[in-house]
Amino acid sequence: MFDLTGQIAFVTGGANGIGKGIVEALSQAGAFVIIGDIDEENGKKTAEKVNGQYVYLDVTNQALCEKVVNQIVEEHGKLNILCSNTGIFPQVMIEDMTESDWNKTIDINLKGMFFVVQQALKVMKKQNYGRVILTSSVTGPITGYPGWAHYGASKAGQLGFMRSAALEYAKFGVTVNAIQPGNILTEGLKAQGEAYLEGTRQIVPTHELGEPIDIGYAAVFFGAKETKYITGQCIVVDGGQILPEEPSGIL
Ligand SMILES: NC(=O)c1ccc[n+]([C@@H]2O[C@H](COP(=O)([O-])OP(=O)(O)OC[C@H]3O[C@@H](n4cnc5c(N)ncnc54)[C@H](O)[C@@H]3O)[C@@H](O)[C@H]2O)c1
Ligand SMILES: CC(=O)[C@H](C)O
Repeated sequence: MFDLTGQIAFVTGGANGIGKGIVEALSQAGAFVIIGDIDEENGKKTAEKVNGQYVYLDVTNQALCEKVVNQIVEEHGKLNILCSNTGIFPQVMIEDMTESDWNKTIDINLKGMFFVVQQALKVMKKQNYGRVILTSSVTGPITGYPGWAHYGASKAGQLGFMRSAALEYAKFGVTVNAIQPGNILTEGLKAQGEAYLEGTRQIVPTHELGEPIDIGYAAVFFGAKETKYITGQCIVVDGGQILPEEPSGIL
């Protein structure tokens, strides 16, 4: 049903992890996918795998975000789908958190998202068509976790941005939505350590961590032309992690 043939999609942080899952799902659905990432080696590998394209992008560099989005439009004539997915989630407790810890997470996750999305929205407004999809999280908007105060703030901030953006661009045929992943097995998640991963398997009702492609399929849904009447909304993709009212609810 959701055929993205002929669509040009740009995925930030698409070299690895969830971004790679999004790239693969969009490509399976027929889109031509461009990956923007600081990881050149894996960015090129992922692009090759899907017959897509890699471009160097550091989302904290505003001028580069503008240049890259404009280059995509010059080369491909349009930009239909933007998946703003780049993010980091280092853990540091509030008492130990430095200004530099705070700034780094906010700069990549929130300001970097703004830099890329702003450029894409300008293009999509002119086209009178576009799909913007943010990778937020359950952490921040719904749940919390010790060490992720700055991260949770960045992910909740993305949703605040999304709701105003959805309103500003609704009359131009542009939707702005977000995916809220739970625990998805990526290099970033593995870096939290085996105890975290095992503890999480126990509290997720499916008793499995998610796969990057699980997030990719949600991106295909929001990226499709058929979902034009959904904007400013979120989909939680977490294997039911946030559902139980108390531990005995996990069977
Ligand atoms: N893995 C999870 O369980 C989980 C859960 C909820 C939300 N998320 C969100 O999903 C997104 C991806 O997470 P992941 O687990 O795949 O992480 P990951 O670390 O596996 O991959 C992140 C990607 O972003 C790239 N990147 C980092 N800094 C960049 C920058 N400044 N500019 C451009 N690219 C940059 C990295 O090179 C990498 O390819 C993040 O926004 C994260 O917050 C992840
Ligand atoms: C990294 C993150 O967002 C958690 C797993 O929800």
